[in-house]
Amino acid sequence: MKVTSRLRGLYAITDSRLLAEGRLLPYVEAALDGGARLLQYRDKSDNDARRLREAEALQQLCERYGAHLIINDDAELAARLGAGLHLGQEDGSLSAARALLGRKAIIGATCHARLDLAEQAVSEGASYIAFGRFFDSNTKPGAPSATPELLEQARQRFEVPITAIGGVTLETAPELIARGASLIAVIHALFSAESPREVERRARAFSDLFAAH
Ligand SMILES: Cc1ncc(COP(=O)(O)OP(=O)(O)O)c(N)n1
Ligand SMILES: Cc1nc(C(=O)O)sc1CCOP(=O)(O)O
Ligand SMILES: [Mg+2]
Repeated sequence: MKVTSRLRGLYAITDSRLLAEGRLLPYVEAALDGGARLLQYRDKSDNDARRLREAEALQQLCERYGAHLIINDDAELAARLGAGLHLGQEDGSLSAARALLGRKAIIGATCHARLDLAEQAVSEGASYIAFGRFFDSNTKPGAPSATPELLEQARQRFEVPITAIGGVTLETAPELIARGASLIAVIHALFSAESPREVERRARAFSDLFAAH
């Protein structure tokens, strides 16, 4: 079975502010314990040594839980770890990343609310396409907005898994899944929690939404 056909479920994304002060590893482990299938390391700093250290630790956790680690923005770091990669429209060539990481690597692409960008991403070898932002986002309030109907159009047109991102909560996720999202990418509604136990509870609740569909 192709790895992309197994890409379904909760896609947890790290946030350096919410996961500061020693919370990164325990909160991520809780998300994985709660069933997150993909984990994106999203760190916008230029502290390469810390980024490598943290990404390696996250990779070990992902291996233990059978989840996929995806690196945001940084193809070199993904190549160094043998991890997946997520690229936005300003983050460099997807074709070049595919050549660098090989045909088996999971590479995702931001497509905002545009099917033409998705078409382009798929033609360059994207493993999944990401649309958003669907709702008000605490993390990235200025991201271009998308409507849930877009997911139905994308589902009819593309075979690769579809990710929905941007302000997704336990209340809003069911509609996105019903309309065609295979992966629900979440930061704030998952990691803005008082304890790892609460993160695990939220992750399990997100993951359970997929069992219902
Ligand atoms: C799963 C997923 N979808 C979209 C994004 C956004 O990527 P990008 O537009 O490059 O913005 P930054 O995250 O780099 O600020 C994402 N990271 N993950
Ligand atoms: C990183 C990111 N990209 C988006 C896009 O629309 O491309 S929205 C977003 C932030 C997602 O975090 P939260 O779940 O806290 O809204
Ligand atoms: Mg980016």
